[in-house]
Amino acid sequence: MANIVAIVGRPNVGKSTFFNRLVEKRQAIMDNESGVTRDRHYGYAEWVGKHFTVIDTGGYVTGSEDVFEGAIREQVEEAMNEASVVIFMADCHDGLTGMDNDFARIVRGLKKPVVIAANKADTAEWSYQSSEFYGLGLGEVFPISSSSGAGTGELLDEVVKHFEDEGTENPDDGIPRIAILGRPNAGKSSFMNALLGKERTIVTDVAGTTRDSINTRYKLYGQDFILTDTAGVRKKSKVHEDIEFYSVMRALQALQDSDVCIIMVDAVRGLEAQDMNLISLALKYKKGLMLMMNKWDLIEKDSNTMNKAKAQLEEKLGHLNWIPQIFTSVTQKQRIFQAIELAVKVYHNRIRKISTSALNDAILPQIDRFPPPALKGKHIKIKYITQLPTHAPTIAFFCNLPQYIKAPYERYLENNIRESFDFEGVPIKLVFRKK
Ligand SMILES: Nc1nc2c(ncn2[C@@H]2O[C@H](COP(=O)(O)OP(=O)(O)OP(=O)(O)O)[C@@H](O)[C@H]2O)c(=O)[nH]1
Ligand SMILES: Nc1nc2c(ncn2[C@@H]2O[C@H](COP(=O)(O)OP(=O)(O)OP(=O)(O)O)[C@@H](O)[C@H]2O)c(=O)[nH]1
Repeated sequence: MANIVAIVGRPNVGKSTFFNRLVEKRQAIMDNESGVTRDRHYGYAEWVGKHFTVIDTGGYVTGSEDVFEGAIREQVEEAMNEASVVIFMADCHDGLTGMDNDFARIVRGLKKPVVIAANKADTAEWSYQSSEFYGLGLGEVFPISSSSGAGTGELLDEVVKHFEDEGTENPDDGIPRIAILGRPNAGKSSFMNALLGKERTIVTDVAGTTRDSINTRYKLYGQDFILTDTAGVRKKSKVHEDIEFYSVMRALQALQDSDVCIIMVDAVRGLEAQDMNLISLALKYKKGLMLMMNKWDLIEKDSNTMNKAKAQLEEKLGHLNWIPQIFTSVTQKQRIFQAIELAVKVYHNRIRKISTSALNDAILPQIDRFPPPALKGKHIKIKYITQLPTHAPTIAFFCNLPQYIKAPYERYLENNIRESFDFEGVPIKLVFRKK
């Protein structure tokens, strides 16, 4: 499972301030229709090499004195249910309040690792106040200052100790994990149903109960794989805001747990901003990916329609034109098995290891033919190339002046690698090291 950290606490204790400090600035936003307010609730962070998703439950409680109001409580609870670790935030300036105690009561029932962040401990005096929060009976208290960053390192050291996985990849059990992602209504549930040949039940009411049912082990032509779908999640709640909350969270989780993402797109609507956001997320996490252009049956066609559609897609994708596409109709069962086969192919591309000699034989002549442009009168010499033993393909170039290799030349190298070796659907990372 992916590592997820939820920040909870009553309004105004500084959750958002801490969150903003934690997450990277310009990150992929999954929902562009809903405006900016909800975007700040999800972020990706890294601490001592461990990657995790952070959920800020801040905005959900704002403006409401009654934290136990149905929807709000549900959202916070859902966030906590999904979390691997909960950061319970309190405010040293206000001290222990009744509302903190109310919150603590919910948190205590969780049986999850909880760390207490006693925020606004900007000075030693305020730090002393923080011991009061031991009274919550939740565990260790870490005085921090979200605005200055003081104490946050110690807090995060404790948080990452509770992670169950390394925050990098799934255990290498050799079974491809395929996540099906896409906008609401793209056809994800229908796809799963078509593959499984029966209606899957969608849990409607109780938050958190669909959790385990989203992973389905599947066998096709002797090939084992695990499918994760993110469909139906939005049907769980009537409150509009919940829709985003659940579906984004589920998508993130599914994505992080996968090897390959099938990004399902409604072909009638074409590739939209939200789809691009999913693509950039998959890239960020170095997942294999492919596009499944669904509802192809609804498109009026002549003999050239698919070629035109492909050309349009490639134009939109730009240098990401190595992302494969398949045009499907789930309802007509058109190419749905091919879609899975393609995903499995991408999986194999992603675990491909190219021998050092094959890499050098193929790429060094291309470098000779078109060497990196000299910078400040200095010549850059790439001596040899090797694939690093990482999960997702990483190719290391050993050279005299690694810092002088610029993006356009990197792209040239990547194109050459892709021409020589089949990395279709797989993000590859290039690193430049000093010999
Ligand atoms: N002195 C001090 N003020 C802080 C610190 N962290 C946050 N604040 C202030 O506390 C106030 C509330 O911070 P937010 O981050 O909005 O709090 P929140 O918990 O996200 O609030 P909601 O979104 O309402 O739940 C703001 O005025 C912050 O500037 C801190 O470490 N020290
Ligand atoms: N014409 C046509 N309709 C389709 C196709 N695939 C799905 N649909 C229809 O599109 C609608 C949405 O399909 P779902 O499978 O519920 O979509 P979803 O992506 O699971 O949606 P969420 O659960 O909201 O995330 C349904 O009415 C399906 O029957 C297709 O290939 N062609």
